[in-house]
Amino acid sequence: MEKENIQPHLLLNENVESYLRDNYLSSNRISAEGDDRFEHLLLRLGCPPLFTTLRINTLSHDTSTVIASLRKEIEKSYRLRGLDMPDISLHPVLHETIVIKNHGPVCREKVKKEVIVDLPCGMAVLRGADVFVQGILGCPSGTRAGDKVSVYADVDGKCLRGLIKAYDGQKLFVGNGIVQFAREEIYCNEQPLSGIGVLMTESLYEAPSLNGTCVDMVFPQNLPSIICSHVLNPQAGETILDMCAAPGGKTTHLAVLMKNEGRLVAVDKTVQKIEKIQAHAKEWGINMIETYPYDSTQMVDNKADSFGGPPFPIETFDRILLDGPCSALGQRPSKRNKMSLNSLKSYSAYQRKLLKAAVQLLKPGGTLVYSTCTINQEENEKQVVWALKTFSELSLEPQVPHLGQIGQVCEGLTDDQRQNLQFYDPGIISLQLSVDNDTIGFFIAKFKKNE
Ligand SMILES: C[S@@+](CC[C@H](N)C(=O)[O-])C[C@H]1O[C@@H](n2cnc3c(N)ncnc32)[C@H](O)[C@@H]1O
Repeated sequence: MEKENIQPHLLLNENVESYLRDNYLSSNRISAEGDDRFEHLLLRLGCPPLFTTLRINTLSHDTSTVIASLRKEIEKSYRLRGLDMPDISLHPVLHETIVIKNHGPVCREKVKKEVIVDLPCGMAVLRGADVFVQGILGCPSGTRAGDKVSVYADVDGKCLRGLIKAYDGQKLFVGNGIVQFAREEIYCNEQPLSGIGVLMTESLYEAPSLNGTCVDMVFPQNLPSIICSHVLNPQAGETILDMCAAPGGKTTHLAVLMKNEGRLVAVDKTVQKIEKIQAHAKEWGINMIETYPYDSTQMVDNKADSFGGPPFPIETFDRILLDGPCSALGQRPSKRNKMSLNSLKSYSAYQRKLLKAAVQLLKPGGTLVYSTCTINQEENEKQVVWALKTFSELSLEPQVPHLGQIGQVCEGLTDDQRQNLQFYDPGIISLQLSVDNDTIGFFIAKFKKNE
């Protein structure tokens, strides 16, 4: 039986879905009966945003040169796929941000030969990527380089690598492409291949794939993440802490905003991820970032030297970014999330430990930005209510730029306080989807520590 999913909405565990639905509807002041706003949200989460945003390295490149180089690269790749050039423009407010308008879903005729890829790979394809060899799970026998195939994402994660026959689990069609290697080469254990395994010529969504080009010039970053670093507003010469920094997308942006001058401390618990921050900084010619593998919940020690690595004494930093671990339920596209309700509920306590350390490490008069990429109110507005109640020295600050919606309705938050919060809600019903509202789900709060 064909189990391909036609509706590309996000699938969640039943109790997680009903928990999130209740919260989402009550925070939007919607009665649960007969309302399909939450279903709309799940549908939007299952699809990619229709805009690709790329942040320019304005530290070492001139914007017009970058746009010209990018156009050339995209033209090359689009011509190879027989596509018309997309609209490429600068964001009207964020002048270091290139916006590319994508298309989709495009109606594609499926072919008989099927390649099954893992779910993360399938989701990347929906945002414009090609299929890398490591993502290939199933590929029919006799497949040769140059064969046209239909590519499907393995929704349940049950397809074994090397599968030769047709996959009978749930799968999602993500487009057609041309295989770059013979089957035997793809699964050869002696000399594992790397690079593109299927060049996507007819993706379900037409979006640019840079495949390692222009990496010193642009960084693909979701719009709310770009906004987040602007909201912190770091200044050259200041002492800034990025508490949960890897892979470093926001860290490098903070460095650019600081003009590579001052002290920027980037901490992450995972050693391997720290290397990613360093590699990205090197590519961009940034040398001001100090990176440390460390548990940021344990980062306060009054006997420590504020000029060394972590831990740090209280009141060391002018500004702190806490873009910490979260349930990531705002990520798009996302087809299946197997998170349990207990696991979903565990984030809040952990984030509070990080928030506590952040408040202690901030100088009086300093700024703290707290952000998540989730639509779960427990990790967003409710954390703000908790922080304001627990730390009397904190107050909410207006955010610039403010291109998202205001904070959702939440017990303990006044309407004025909600105005100071920024929530990117993929479930928004809008007459016109734009780069500012067709985004991943994201939440930003900006606090000041009063003197
Ligand atoms: C949402 S990601 C951060 C993304 C990053 N800010 C960026 O823009 O590229 C959250 C990060 O928090 C890190 N993390 C989780 N617990 C941590 C802790 N106790 N201390 C430091 N980092 C932690 C994870 O390793 C992960 O890299």
